[in-house]
Amino acid sequence: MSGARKAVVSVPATSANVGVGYDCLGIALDLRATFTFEESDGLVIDGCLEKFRGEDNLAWTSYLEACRRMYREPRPMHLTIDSPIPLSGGLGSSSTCVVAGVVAAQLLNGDGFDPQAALNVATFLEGHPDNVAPAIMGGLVSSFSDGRDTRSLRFDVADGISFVAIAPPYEVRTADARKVMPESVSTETCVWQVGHAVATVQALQSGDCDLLAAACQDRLHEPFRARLIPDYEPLRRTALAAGAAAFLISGSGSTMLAVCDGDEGARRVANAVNNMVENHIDGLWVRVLGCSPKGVTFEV
Ligand SMILES: Nc1ncnc2c1ncn2[C@@H]1O[C@H](COP(=O)(O)OP(=O)(O)O)[C@@H](O)[C@H]1O
Ligand SMILES: N[C@@H](CCOP(=O)(O)O)C(=O)O
Repeated sequence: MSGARKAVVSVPATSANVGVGYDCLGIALDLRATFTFEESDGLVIDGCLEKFRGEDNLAWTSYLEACRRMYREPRPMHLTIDSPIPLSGGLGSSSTCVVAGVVAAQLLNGDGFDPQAALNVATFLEGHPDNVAPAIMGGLVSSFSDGRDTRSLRFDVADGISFVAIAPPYEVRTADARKVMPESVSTETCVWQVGHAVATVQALQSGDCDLLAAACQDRLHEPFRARLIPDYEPLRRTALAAGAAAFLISGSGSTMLAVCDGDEGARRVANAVNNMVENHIDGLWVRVLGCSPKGVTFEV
């Protein structure tokens, strides 16, 4: 197709919840997926697994929904996906698809990038704002939503904070991990979560790892979800013994996140979990990552 319009959209992986901020807090990480949308005579999807190449591809369906909401006629696209994000879950791979589709629709079929509109549609499509908000805005983001409008506050993460993302070679589906949540919680638990969530945000902003270690103690979802990750306990023990300030289930798992004081500390933790002898895990995916101050970026 000559003169075909094209958008290349780059979206960071995200770690949602940050322990105590269930469905509210999320961090953008410096690991990015790239989605190339190019006008075409028919729908073509490549670069991803065969099972994601159909009309139900999440980036494509998100593109269509964003067009529908803008009252614009979608055009067929050739979509190429290049994603290093593991499919075992917990690093916001689905949010990269949703955000890419929505932003590409705004760029190619709408009036240009509109971050607030993208945040509202992406939250609706994903069902919670804690991945899509940092995927759009970068940094550490705290959000709340009334189901129509999402309000998101962005904070910088201190330079000294490094992360180790640890993905075991098995999947935990977000939908399944949401089913194990308690239906109701006590006032005591609510008080615990609010106080610890505010302190976690402050600790990550200031780089205070002692405060982080005390603050990152979730009682709302991790105790129930840890059971879905057979290697959670040995990995947690090993990471903390190697010096991690906090150890979290990233999103709904199965990926876990160790939060460390500096890159050197993070590398020590990465080596320790990679070299576990007693509970060695074949096929463990381990990366030392920083926070990405940038959210979605694009070229048209
Ligand atoms: N590289 C990819 N290409 C196509 N679709 C993808 C890709 N990565 C993720 N997805 C979509 O996102 C879904 C994973 O969502 P989910 O289980 O919530 O994982 P995560 O926790 O990483 O977001 C997949 O089933 C697929 O629909
Ligand atoms: N708040 C959600 C986050 C899910 O993140 P994902 O990366 O696992 O999709 C939850 O905890 O269910």
